[in-house]
Amino acid sequence: MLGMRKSLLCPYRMALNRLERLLAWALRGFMGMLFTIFKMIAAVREPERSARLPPITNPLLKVPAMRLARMIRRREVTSVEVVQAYIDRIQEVNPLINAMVKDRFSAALQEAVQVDKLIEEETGGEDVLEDRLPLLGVPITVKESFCLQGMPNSTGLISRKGLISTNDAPSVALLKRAGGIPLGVTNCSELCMWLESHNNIYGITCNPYDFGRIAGGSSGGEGSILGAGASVIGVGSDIGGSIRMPCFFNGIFGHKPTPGIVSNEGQHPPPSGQQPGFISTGPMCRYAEDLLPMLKIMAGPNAERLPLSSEVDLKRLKFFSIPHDNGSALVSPVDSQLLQAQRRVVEKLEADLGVEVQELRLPQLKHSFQIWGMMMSSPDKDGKPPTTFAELMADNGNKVWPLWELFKWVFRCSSHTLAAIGLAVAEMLQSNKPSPFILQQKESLQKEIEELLGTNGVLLYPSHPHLAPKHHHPLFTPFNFSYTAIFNILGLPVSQCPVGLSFEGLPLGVQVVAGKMQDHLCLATAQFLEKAFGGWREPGSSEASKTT
Ligand SMILES: CCCCCCCC/C=C\CCCCCCCC(N)=O
Repeated sequence: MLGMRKSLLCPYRMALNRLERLLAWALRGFMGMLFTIFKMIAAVREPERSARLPPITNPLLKVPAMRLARMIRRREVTSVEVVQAYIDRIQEVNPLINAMVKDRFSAALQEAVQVDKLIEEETGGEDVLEDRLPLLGVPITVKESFCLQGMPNSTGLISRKGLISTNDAPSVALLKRAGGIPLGVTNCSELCMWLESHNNIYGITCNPYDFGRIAGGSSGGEGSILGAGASVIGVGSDIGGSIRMPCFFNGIFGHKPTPGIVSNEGQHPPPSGQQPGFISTGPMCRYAEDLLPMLKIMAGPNAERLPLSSEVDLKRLKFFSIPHDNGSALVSPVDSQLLQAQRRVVEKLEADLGVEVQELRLPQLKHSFQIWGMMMSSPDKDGKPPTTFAELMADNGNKVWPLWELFKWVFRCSSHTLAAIGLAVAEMLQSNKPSPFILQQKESLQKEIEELLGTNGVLLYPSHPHLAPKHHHPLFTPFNFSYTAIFNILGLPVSQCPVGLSFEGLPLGVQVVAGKMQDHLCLATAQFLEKAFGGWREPGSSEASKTT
């Protein structure tokens, strides 16, 4: 028992060689020094953030989306009542969390009136409506980097400020065609490439469980608004964890589908090089039961490529648990509360399903960041390299010089965030030559995981090494996103699941991974975990203060 506890708290001792340990110490020492200076400055400047989110008083806000749709179809409630309830909640919480950056409340209310009229006049019965318009009358929210007609689509880039979408991204169009009513668009990181949702157009988004902490990125506005109970379903995208990190930090569910199932068109920036194979658009929601129907809608005809309707018998699946990445020198060790939460998930699966969860270590995982970085900058099959981050940052066609931009930033003269500038600088330092060693690690990891999961395997893996960090702290731990990013490169579907709260009242969570095209296994496991651990908990409520 003592031995197990020891290895749980100090998991990497055996996994690192001397040089790696030295590197890890040097990096942590340097970052720690910068961090101490930062904290000294931040302590002087930090505003009072002890306020709490007001409690949810309208019971409609605690009904899953598909059930709301049924209630609306059955005329147990009107779409106007539901839409109004969400508008009221957004107006109440958004000044505290800065999650929705542009609303379309009056248009949404008009659309809700039309929906109620249509239902009033429908003579074909409830089934006809359910078939044709499964989301009829239900409010949705959309990440600002997606086109939503009439709404801004800046992706936090000052030079795109004022750009208004004239059409809808295909995934958004499908949700609208199913009857969803968009309430507005939500914040993201600059060019969707950071762990925190902060940019110079809309500012910073806060975590509903603690306003002094990050909502995650890049779909952090979605994460925060959903976590705050001010939206029930939303649209996000993920090329390194941008659905899963915000879902984790804000205690909600999210799914990164198998790539190629949901269209990635109509979002900025468009993926290039090999990136189309790594990015996924997918659902974010408060209730696990909404994941599958939302995925079905967002996938359109591609939904038929997945066995989404087949019954999943969890008792017949093979479960695996990997507690950490085997000790990357760049990445923080996993928080002990997260290790324990994953342990509890394992115990619950074993107790309730009678399965045996096999605990594994995969040494290749410690190269996750290097694998992601190398693959993200690889050319496409015609040899065309991806657009560089500095090119994407270009101000009205004018190329950005990363070091000059950094200099300007020091004097508060840059229109970019420090994170974006840092990424452009890091890109300059990156070698263009792919490393045969990293490529080989990627290939062997891919082979091993695919063989392990097959068509009936499910893997548990930490969502991130830390609980929701304080604002700006990821600047000192920029590689921690590699816990999510590795599955983008492997092209596997992943559901992010909340599994209770930490001692500080912050969401705990776990990633649930399955083989390619086996999204239904992730979604069925997510529903099991929701039942077992209580799913989303209202921030600040007594329910939330019961930790796990
Ligand atoms: C100011 C410090 C910057 C140092 C940069 C170090 C390099 C880190 C590399 C990449 C961080 C990217 C994080 C991407 C997270 C979300 C991506 C997504 N859209 O899914």
